[in-house]
Amino acid sequence: MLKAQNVTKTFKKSGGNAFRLQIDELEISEGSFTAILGPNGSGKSTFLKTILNLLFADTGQISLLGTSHKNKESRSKVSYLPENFSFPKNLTVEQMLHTFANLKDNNPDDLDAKIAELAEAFNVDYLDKKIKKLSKGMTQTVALMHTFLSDDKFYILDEPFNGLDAVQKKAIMDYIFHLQAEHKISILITTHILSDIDKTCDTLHLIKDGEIINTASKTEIQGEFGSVEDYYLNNFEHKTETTP
Ligand SMILES: Nc1ncnc2c1ncn2[C@@H]1O[C@H](COP(=O)(O)OP(=O)(O)OP(=O)(O)O)[C@@H](O)[C@H]1O
Repeated sequence: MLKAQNVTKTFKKSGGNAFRLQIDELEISEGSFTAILGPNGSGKSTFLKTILNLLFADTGQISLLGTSHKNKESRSKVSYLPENFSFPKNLTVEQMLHTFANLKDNNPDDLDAKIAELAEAFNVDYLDKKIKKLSKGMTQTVALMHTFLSDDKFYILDEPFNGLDAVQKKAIMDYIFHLQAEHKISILITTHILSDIDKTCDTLHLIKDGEIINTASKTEIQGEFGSVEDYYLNNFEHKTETTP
């Protein structure tokens, strides 16, 4: 589904490098649920944007669905939820979904039926509300509707649970499980809400200062640390040296 090798991306500032992403090797197989976890500013969004060629890598190879990520065809089969997005404020939710769906090549045959299916799955009873009148969680839910509108094989979700309450988070997770079971989709996610992925992720990568510092399977984490949160804290918590 995804293979990244020797990928680097450097942001420069006057007098030196501000930030350098360096992913030596990362692979995601079909049907898997993978998370990239790390502190603020560690490079998660930068890596996701580089995968999608929204940011150009300085070096390295990225293959998406078997071909280079520079190939528009391979990117067109990937749905991406960015961390920050904005939709036209004066459109209703339904108008926005129609407008944006029409921009994508692999539109479902029956868009209205797909919108109705997602609205039911995501508890959305405000299709006729204008975007500008939505709360934060409602806006995030609508962005997720937009992401899942197209029938893709690979979904890249940057902080999908931002602002969602527990019921909404479960609704989204349940929908993802349904897609995985029925269509063998793959998911790559970043999140700071570790409890949400405790039971769901197959593989977790920890990123720090632009580099993957640890990779583990859910089974390994459960066996060694008990929970994703403990695994995360074990790798990132500042440990103070105590002198005897
Ligand atoms: N377009 C840009 N130009 C210059 N520096 C950037 C740019 N985008 C991101 N950075 C810097 O790259 C680093 C990594 O940012 P990135 O957004 O990838 O982090 P993140 O892990 O997604 O963080 P968060 O968890 O806060 O969303 C940060 O130091 C950030 O300031």
